Amino acid sequence: MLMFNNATENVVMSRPHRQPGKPHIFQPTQEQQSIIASVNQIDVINAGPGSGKTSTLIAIAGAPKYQGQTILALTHSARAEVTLRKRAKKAGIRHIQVATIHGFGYELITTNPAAFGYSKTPRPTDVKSVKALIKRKFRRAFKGTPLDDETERELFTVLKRSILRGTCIQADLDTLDFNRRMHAPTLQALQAQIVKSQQNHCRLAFSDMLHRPVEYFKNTPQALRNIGKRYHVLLVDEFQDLSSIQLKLIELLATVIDKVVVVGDDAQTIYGFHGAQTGTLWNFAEKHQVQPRALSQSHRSTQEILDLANVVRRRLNVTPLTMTSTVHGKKPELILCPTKETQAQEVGQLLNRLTRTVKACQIAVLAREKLSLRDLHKSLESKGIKTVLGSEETLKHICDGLEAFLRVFARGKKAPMEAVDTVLHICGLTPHSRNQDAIRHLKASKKKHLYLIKKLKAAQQARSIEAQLSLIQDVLVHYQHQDRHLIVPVITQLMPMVRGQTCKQAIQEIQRYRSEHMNSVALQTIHSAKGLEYEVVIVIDMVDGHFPHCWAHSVAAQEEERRLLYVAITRAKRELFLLSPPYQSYNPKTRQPLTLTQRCPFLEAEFEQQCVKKTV
Ligand SMILES: Nc1ncnc2c1ncn2[C@@H]1O[C@H](COP(=O)(O)OP(=O)(O)OP(=O)(O)O)[C@@H](O)[C@H]1O
Repeated sequence: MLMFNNATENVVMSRPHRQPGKPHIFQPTQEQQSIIASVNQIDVINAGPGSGKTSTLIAIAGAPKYQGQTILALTHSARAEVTLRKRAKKAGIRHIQVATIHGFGYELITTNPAAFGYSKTPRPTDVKSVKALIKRKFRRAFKGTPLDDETERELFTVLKRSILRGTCIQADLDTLDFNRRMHAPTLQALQAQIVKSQQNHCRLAFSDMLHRPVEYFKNTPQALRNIGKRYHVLLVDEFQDLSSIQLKLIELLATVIDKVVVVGDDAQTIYGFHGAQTGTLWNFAEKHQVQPRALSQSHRSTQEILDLANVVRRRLNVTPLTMTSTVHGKKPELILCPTKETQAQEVGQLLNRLTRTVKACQIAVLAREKLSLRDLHKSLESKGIKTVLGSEETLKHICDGLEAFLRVFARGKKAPMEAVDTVLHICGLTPHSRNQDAIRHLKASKKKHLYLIKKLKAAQQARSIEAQLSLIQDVLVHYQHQDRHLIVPVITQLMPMVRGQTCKQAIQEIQRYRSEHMNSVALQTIHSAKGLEYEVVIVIDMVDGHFPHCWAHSVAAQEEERRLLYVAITRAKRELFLLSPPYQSYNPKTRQPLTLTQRCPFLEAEFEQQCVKKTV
């Protein structure tokens, strides 16, 4: 519960390095207090990781002066939304509406579809079908035009990004060279045509969730003013990751809402592929003529971890900012492993040692790529070390879904259509699977889901639990579901446990599996660990090609990889381990052992100095 003592504005909330079970009086620092008490219409906070940006937002929402007023808290990603929601709930703040910016746009549209040019409530389209549509239209539009492969790829990417991610097509076109920019009119016409056809079919692509409200508010100032009457305070977390269209919506809201606070960290801009760019915070501050405020103290990490983070930060092309901590601890360890197998063994040993003193759920293994985690997961589970791919919440969601599916299936004949819903829900095949309209629509479009229905019938005839679970696996792979790498391994592990069991027994097995894995080490990608914190962080596969990623060719992409490293390092509170297994130990040309920077370009001399180096 977040509580204020009116005199000092002390806040009770979770705090790092606290005695377990003991609530703490969280004393906002002077910098935080001045932000909480600020009377500016717009405040911009650009501060480092763990400096308490999100905590400050929650403290603002709970401040006595905003009691009884409605607060809108928006953020870029679903994960950040969950974090904000949880913290607001923990703080006992009820007068707050937390949403992703897309979710907020979607809600606006569905509450009044006619105003947004839809004849009825629009149905969200799934990304796969929009992608196919874009591809078809693109091919048709450029049929007679000779395009080399590179140009075709670039133009297609610009079009796809603008429709699926809501990036600004004009801005993207401006970055292309003259020969490619020549095709701008065709591309813009194509974009307008696809957006229009989606609208005519009452379909809502992901980007429409923001494009529509932005257009609507621009053309209907009264509607925008009504939003200003509904919300008194607008809080935006993870501001640095906003795409241009998200930014436009926030800009519009900022013109009518009395109090606006945006927080972020330029150096943590890691969603370039969504259209995020560094400098967003600064540009916003400049436009509104406010000086961005900083929070100089990190409340999360030890000074030794921050020293390493500051090295990375200095190498980044962002505003210089150094962070300090009052807590000291061990130097981060840089562990050089000869092979991937030895890396897995080393992680296993580290986890065995660490879990004696730290709760397993307070340890995270982070990697740049999902693939690295999947291999490690297999290897650790075979050694009997319990880990969870993704977070505990992901596991809970998967197990809940599987249980629901088996329950529906156990009911027998009447179940198929309901089972379709459940499979779709588990697989997240509708962007808003809780949306009944979308589910109804999917039921109707049997043609599209013939594969699913065929599989479902086969599984029902087989009536074995295994057949039913493998149905879900098949469907996930068939539809190339984005979380298949998280769900499929769980099902694979469950298979031998549920073999020959009745439905009831299988459900009990799933529950047992869940409780066994609930307090386990999290294996996460760096992107999904954004905004989270752990006592101990182990970063694996720090090797050229994996991290930095082999796709990061351009200078901008390489910088983003470095920002990812910065995010990974700053998730750790007390201990940090960086593991680097090379593909080969010798340079094939010179036959000399690989230098550290050849192994991984991040491991420069200054970086190495801040770590304790160990070779296994
Ligand atoms: N004044 C304070 N005193 C003690 N602890 C604090 C204070 N402010 C924040 N914290 C704690 O510091 C940790 C990090 O806070 P928070 O998550 O708000 O940081 P952040 O700046 O949003 O981080 P990130 O950039 O990684 O999202 C949390 O555990 C929070 O409880």
